[in-house]
Amino acid sequence: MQPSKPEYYDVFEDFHGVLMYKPFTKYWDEVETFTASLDDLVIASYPKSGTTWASEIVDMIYKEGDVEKCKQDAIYNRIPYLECREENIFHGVKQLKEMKSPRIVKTHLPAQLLPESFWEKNCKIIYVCRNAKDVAVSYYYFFLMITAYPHPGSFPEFVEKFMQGQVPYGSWYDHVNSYWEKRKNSQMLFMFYEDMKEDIRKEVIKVIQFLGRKPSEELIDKIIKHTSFKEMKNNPCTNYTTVPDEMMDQRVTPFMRKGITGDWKNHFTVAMNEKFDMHYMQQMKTSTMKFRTEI
Ligand SMILES: Nc1ncnc2c1ncn2[C@@H]1O[C@H](COP(=O)(O)O)[C@@H](OP(=O)(O)O)[C@H]1O
Ligand SMILES: C[C@]12CC[C@@H]3c4ccc(OS(=O)(=O)O)cc4CC[C@H]3[C@@H]1CCC2=O
Repeated sequence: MQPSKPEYYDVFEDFHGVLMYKPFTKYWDEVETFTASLDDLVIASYPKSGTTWASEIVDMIYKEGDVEKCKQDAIYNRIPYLECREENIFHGVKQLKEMKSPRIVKTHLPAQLLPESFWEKNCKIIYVCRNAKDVAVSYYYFFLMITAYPHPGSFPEFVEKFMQGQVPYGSWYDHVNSYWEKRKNSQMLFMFYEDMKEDIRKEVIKVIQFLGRKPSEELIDKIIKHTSFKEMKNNPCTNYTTVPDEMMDQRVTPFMRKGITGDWKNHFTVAMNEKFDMHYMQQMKTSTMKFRTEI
């Protein structure tokens, strides 16, 4: 039998203007005072933007294309999720403190909530982003699967919440812009999911160069093969099947769901799309960030 879902605002709270999952803010001082190392690499994103894909690419680069090394542990142990805290499986801060340098840090925190130390030390940051419509679709299915998350309602109801920033990590619009505004005075690489779908070779080369390494053909080929959607979907170290069903119920929907651009067209009605576009224009009117909703 499926465990019952909690009420929405029993598990989420407004935290400095950003909706957050309550257990993640309970020991906030540990996150806020986290000490970064000069060689930490941060992979930041709004949830469901292609974080896991980009993370596996980066880990392959760090491990010089050694697939076996990447298959030694689940992605959430190789690349700890900074603010995540639940049971004994996830404790991002503890995992990172126990880890040898150079560390790769995953976070979904918006720029203003990222621990100050990462900015002070001018750590390299890869920000992964994806168009808002596909993120909303992917996030809806994710909600259904995370047992501790409340039921998101119907898809149109969820999209309303998404537009109002009433989902964990708050407004997508604010999130993407929070990092975009920092791009000139920090070491940042922006990766767009749509670009990765369109030309993964080009994007992998960009990441290798950003990390100050040499892009050999052999390394690039290995990365592309190992991080294809099919490979990652079948790999227990990337597909989250090692997380118990009691936390992430992949019988409801798999973590590696479709892996495409444009699935929003199968979910948005014409009326929803028009409303979303109007709201989008309003929210992004001062931003120079441009997203593609199809490729
Ligand atoms: N190798 C890959 N290629 C393409 N998409 C991938 C991928 N690995 C993960 N994804 C997709 O990225 C989304 C999850 O993002 P995140 O890692 O940030 O949670 C999911 O999107 P869908 O739900 O649209 O399929 C997932 O299927
Ligand atoms: C801790 C948690 C299980 C893990 C959930 C989680 C996993 C991966 C994430 O990254 S991404 O959005 O897919 O890129 C984000 C999350 C956030 C929620 C986490 C769950 C809360 C309750 C639970 O058991």
